[in-house]
Amino acid sequence: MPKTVLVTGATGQLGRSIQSIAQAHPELEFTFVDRSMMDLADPASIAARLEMNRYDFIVNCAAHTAVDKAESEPELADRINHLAVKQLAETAKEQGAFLIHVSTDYVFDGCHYKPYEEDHPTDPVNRYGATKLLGERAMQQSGVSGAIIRTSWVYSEFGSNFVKTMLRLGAERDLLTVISDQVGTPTYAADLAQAIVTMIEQRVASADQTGCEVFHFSNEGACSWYDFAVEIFDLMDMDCQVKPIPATEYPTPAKRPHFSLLSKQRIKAQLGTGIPHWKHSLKRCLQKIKEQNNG
Ligand SMILES: NC(=O)C1=CN([C@@H]2O[C@H](COP(=O)(O)OP(=O)(O)OC[C@H]3O[C@@H](n4cnc5c(N)ncnc54)[C@H](OP(=O)(O)O)[C@@H]3O)[C@@H](O)[C@H]2O)C=CC1
Ligand SMILES: Cc1cn([C@H]2C[C@H](O)[C@@H](COP(=O)(O)OP(=O)(O)O[C@H]3O[C@@H](C)C(=O)[C@@H](O)[C@H]3O)O2)c(=O)[nH]c1=O
Repeated sequence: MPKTVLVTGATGQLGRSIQSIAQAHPELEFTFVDRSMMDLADPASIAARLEMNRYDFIVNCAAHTAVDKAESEPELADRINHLAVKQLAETAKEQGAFLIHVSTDYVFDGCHYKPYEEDHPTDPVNRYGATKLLGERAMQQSGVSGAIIRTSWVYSEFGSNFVKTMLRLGAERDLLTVISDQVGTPTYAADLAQAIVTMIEQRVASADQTGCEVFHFSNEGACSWYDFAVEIFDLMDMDCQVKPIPATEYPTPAKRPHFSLLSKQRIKAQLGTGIPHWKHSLKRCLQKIKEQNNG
């Protein structure tokens, strides 16, 4: 019997990246749900979906990810990023499902100077990060078996993200100003999707682990948003100029951490694999975007 896997956030970057590799895993029976099938802002909708079917695994890729908007709609962000995770975790615990929940580097304040370990104290600087942290805590308190995977700066050929924004703006303008004093690591959603599916397969092979462990996953390496933009234009042979600026010159409703490198030792040991460097994965993603544009 194949193991059943419910994936939320079917229309998002990570949900779509998992869908892209799902057919290569016939031993897993995936169900992808979008907002119309399970609205995380509505407890009745979550309950109805989980009563209809029971799953061996739930992968929660859905979230309120609009970082600036979360400042002006904190209640909605809380419902989706916190209360829905609590409900998913409590129901998964009752039903014996293993819950993989995706969280963010924005749970940290960004005042550290070396890659954040999983147990480093959290202290979010914006509402999005605060609601995501509450979601993590609710999951840990529920007693569900599962994993929280914190990631950072996710991009892909799907949906909207920094890479696509740069490509759009770079085609329209000769000069862009991009923040150079926020440092982190981009994450290609396809690489994270693969890590999640590998984690599920490992769990299918050996269901020993109980409790809820936190992992960090991003690509390897480090850069600022400015470095990221420069690399995008280099790889795409675009001659848009990029000027580095401090965050103080790019005011936004939400503050962002200045430093959010994540230590990935734990997940690499767990998966038994390496992780590609961000520049390598960026090249793969840009190739996909070019193919989409030509097709
Ligand atoms: N994007 C990033 O840079 C980062 C993301 N993360 C985390 O990774 C995970 C995946 O992110 P990513 O794929 O990039 O996010 P996206 O913004 O691409 O997708 C978010 C998904 O959540 C869905 N969603 C939003 N509100 C609801 C709701 N009320 N009910 C049901 N679904 C809803 C969206 O649906 P719809 O299309 O209908 O809006 C969409 O499918 C999230 O947990 C996020 O917090 C962590 C670090 C960085
Ligand atoms: C468009 C643009 C952005 N920026 C800056 C603003 C910001 O600090 C940074 C990235 O902008 P974005 O709005 O794409 O990024 P942001 O929404 O902050 O991205 C975050 O999303 C959430 C969901 C996460 O969990 C984080 O890991 C992170 O990926 O680049 C510029 O400096 N110049 C520009 O022209």
